[in-house]
Amino acid sequence: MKISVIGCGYLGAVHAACMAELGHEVIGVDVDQEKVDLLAAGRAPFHEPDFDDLLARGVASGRLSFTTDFAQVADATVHFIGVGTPQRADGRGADMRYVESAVDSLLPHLADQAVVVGKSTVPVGTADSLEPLVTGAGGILIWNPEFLRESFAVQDTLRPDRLVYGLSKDSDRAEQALAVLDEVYADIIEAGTPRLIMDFPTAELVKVSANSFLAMKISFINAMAEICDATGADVTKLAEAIGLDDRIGRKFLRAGIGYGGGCLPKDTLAFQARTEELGLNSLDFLTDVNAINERRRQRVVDLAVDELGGDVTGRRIAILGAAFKPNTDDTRESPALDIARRLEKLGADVVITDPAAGPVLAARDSAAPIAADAHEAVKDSAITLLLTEWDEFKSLDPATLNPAQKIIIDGRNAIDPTTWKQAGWTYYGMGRS
Ligand SMILES: NC(=O)C1=CN([C@@H]2O[C@H](COP(=O)(O)OP(=O)(O)OC[C@H]3O[C@@H](n4cnc5c(N)ncnc54)[C@H](O)[C@@H]3O)[C@@H](O)[C@H]2O)C=CC1
Ligand SMILES: O=C(O)[C@H]1O[C@H](OP(=O)(O)OP(=O)(O)OC[C@H]2O[C@@H](n3ccc(=O)[nH]c3=O)[C@H](O)[C@@H]2O)[C@H](O)[C@@H](O)[C@@H]1O
Repeated sequence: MKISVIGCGYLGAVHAACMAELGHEVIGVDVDQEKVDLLAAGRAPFHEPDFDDLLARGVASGRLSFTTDFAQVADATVHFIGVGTPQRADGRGADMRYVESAVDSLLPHLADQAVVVGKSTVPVGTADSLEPLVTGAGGILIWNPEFLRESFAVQDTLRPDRLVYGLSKDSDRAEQALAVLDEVYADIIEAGTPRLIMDFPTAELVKVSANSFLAMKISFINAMAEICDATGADVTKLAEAIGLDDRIGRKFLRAGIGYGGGCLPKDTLAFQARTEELGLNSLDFLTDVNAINERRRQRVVDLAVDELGGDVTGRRIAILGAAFKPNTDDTRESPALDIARRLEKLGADVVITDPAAGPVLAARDSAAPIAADAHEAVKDSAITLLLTEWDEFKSLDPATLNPAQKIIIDGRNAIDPTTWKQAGWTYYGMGRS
């Protein structure tokens, strides 16, 4: 089937390459010429495990191409919309300009009966408001939210936990769109992936409620970390013990410096803002979820300042990790970079290293110097902060590092305190008193 994917960022580029892998003929469309040139040459514009191979294979097969020209997708049967929906400048609702502009650019080229599939994360009510436009141009709209995690994006796209289809209330159109999307995902469905069918608003809400639940789970365990610190308890043991109850589950109970990234922070805020627009205060608790998350960053700053005698001016602080989580170069809303900025504001000489995001930061003229690796970053530092739990940081041998002072704050509870203490380090975890 001929497919277009509009918006070739972390979601769209991976989706395009995965659809080509499933045997479809795919054109990725983006307004960013530089990104399109890289992708068209089979080169990944970001770090995502397994993506490079898939992209190169797709481009080499001739089934995967990229363009900035919407006219080239005129004969596609299906168009996925995967453009960004970042936070608005006022910091709350989603900025829908990119979705609106993508739809405006696409509609003049839409073939009759073509299916437009919404994938971007949007405020509830978006599909209902887009449908008349798509229908007016001869197309059919379906909403198919995406649940992939960065760093597992390829695996999550090809083997998702579930497929969610949000359908129009017009049953003829709904049936037609459903059949086309089933054909696109035939291999995934055959592999046994559950496929859940619902209306537009429910599909939109599934996406933002899933992300809000995950954020809530992380903030819950981080609230427990605060209490553990005050009482001498250990949140890692607590998490293990409550997580073994399968009604609670072990995942997303890692206390630390909180959630970041291009999605959980903005989606929780946008969901709350949209709910308030609807006149509801049902999501007031998300204010606390966000506040707890913010406090985690300050907790690391306060610990570092205390350890350095109350004044960090001119002190060298090594930060291990810049990405919002390991195995990605994505630094959007990165807790590590936020902590770095807070310390810089206090006058510290921060030096950062990250296996994948380092070059990205360096290219963007990051204020803090970028070290080649952990050894270079830690050398002569007054304190070391481990803020993104990359394997290469977790497996560091503390005896081989040469700081000015052997003090480490493990913002992700990622390393073994005993090993580090035995090597002469003062160790602080998060919620481990
Ligand atoms: N990154 C992720 O892991 C996931 C993202 N999402 C959602 O998917 C959407 C995209 O997210 P990301 O890929 O992370 O964003 P991104 O910022 O990496 O990519 C967005 C892309 O859209 C392009 N774009 C903007 N306006 C355009 C237009 N009018 N026409 C064509 N292309 C245009 C941009 O140049 C950019 O390449 C968001 O709504 C996000 O919430 C959903 C699930 C997972
Ligand atoms: O809508 C999205 O874009 C995506 O957002 C998240 O995926 P992602 O942002 O890639 O990353 P996560 O693995 O969810 O991690 C988010 C943040 O929470 C932090 N985290 C995660 C788990 C945990 O136990 N503790 C914790 O602090 C991570 O370090 C990271 O900063 C969701 O997990 C995806 O299902 C969703 O599709």
